[in-house]
Amino acid sequence: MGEAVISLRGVSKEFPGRHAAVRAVDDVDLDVFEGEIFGVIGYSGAGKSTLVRLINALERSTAGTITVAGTEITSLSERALRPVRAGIGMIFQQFNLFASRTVAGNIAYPLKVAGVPKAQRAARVAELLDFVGLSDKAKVYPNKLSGGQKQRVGIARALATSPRILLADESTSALDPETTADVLGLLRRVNAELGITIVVITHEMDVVRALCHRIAVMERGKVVEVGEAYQVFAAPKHPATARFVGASLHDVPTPAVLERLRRRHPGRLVMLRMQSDGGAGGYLTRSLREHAVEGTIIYGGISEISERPFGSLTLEITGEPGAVAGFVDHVVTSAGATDLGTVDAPLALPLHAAERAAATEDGERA
Ligand SMILES: Nc1ncnc2c1ncn2[C@@H]1O[C@H](COP(=O)(O)OP(=O)(O)OP(=O)(O)O)[C@@H](O)[C@H]1O
Repeated sequence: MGEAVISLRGVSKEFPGRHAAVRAVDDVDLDVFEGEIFGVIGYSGAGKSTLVRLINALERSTAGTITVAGTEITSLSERALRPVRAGIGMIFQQFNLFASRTVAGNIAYPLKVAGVPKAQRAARVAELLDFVGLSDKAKVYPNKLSGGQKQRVGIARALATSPRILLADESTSALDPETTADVLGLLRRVNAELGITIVVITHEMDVVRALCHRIAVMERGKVVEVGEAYQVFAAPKHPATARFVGASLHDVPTPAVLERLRRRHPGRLVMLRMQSDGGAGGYLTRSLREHAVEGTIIYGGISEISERPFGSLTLEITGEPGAVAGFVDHVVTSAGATDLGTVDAPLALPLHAAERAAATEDGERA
């Protein structure tokens, strides 16, 4: 991993509220490393946008220090911030293109502001149009473009001044799934081919799945969990993370579903976590055979993060009672499985699984 290109220490941002101040970002410590794609996730109002706006000083912090590419920016004047901002590109959910300028004009704009001579501007614009695959749209106005094409222009414009960092605030939230995949593919190229560090804000699991190396989970202004995307999602430590995973994966039965499953399946129920090495299948088959019990999958969900499977399966285990107890003991101790008991002796979901199920319930209600 490279060195930290963005560092936050004890950073807070308060906005004056009608009654009391709103602390949108609350005492955050964070490092984003050179060359990574870093995700900031959390529900609406968690403080994600404010956090990212602090990084390019669109908002000024009320406490703490922020270092971007080696420069401590919190005490800089607007004038001194200019070169720092030139090293940070930004793209937005609503694209924020100038309707009155052509595609080429939009991309050239930051170069014009930076005082780049006209001939050089034209050459750079052509290069960027080629990179984002829109060479044939140079003279077109944004209102003639699809959402995905608009975001490509947004990306080209953000890259015009060759920044080291790209900030993407919900950059695919206004796009359909296919176009999203397209734009995410382009962002991956920006990272891999140009070596640009990317910070993405998102509430969408698909974006994290397709893009992020590491993530920070935010709740009420605080970063409550940070780490490698797979580690954080496969074994969430904070309820906010568990809810986020549950809302997209729907792998843990809600209490109502569990109740129905219990009535329909009188055997012992056990929930198995998918292992990061993808070995759950083999492990499960072997353990069932060794204990001479039968297992039927009755609920679950498996997906991928960073190309590794994660999720959980709920099984009904049947067989001779001693053998069933032996099997359940074995998977609980050696694989972190959850014993859910039987219809007559039910056992509750552990806290993080219950949070995951609750998010599924919210999703169903929404
Ligand atoms: N300019 C502002 N003035 C007052 N309060 C603000 C301002 N900007 C943000 N807030 C408040 O700060 C908190 C965090 O908002 P922020 O937009 O950073 O969250 P978010 O996680 O990005 O949410 P969303 O995804 O809905 O944009 C919210 O309570 C919001 O109302």
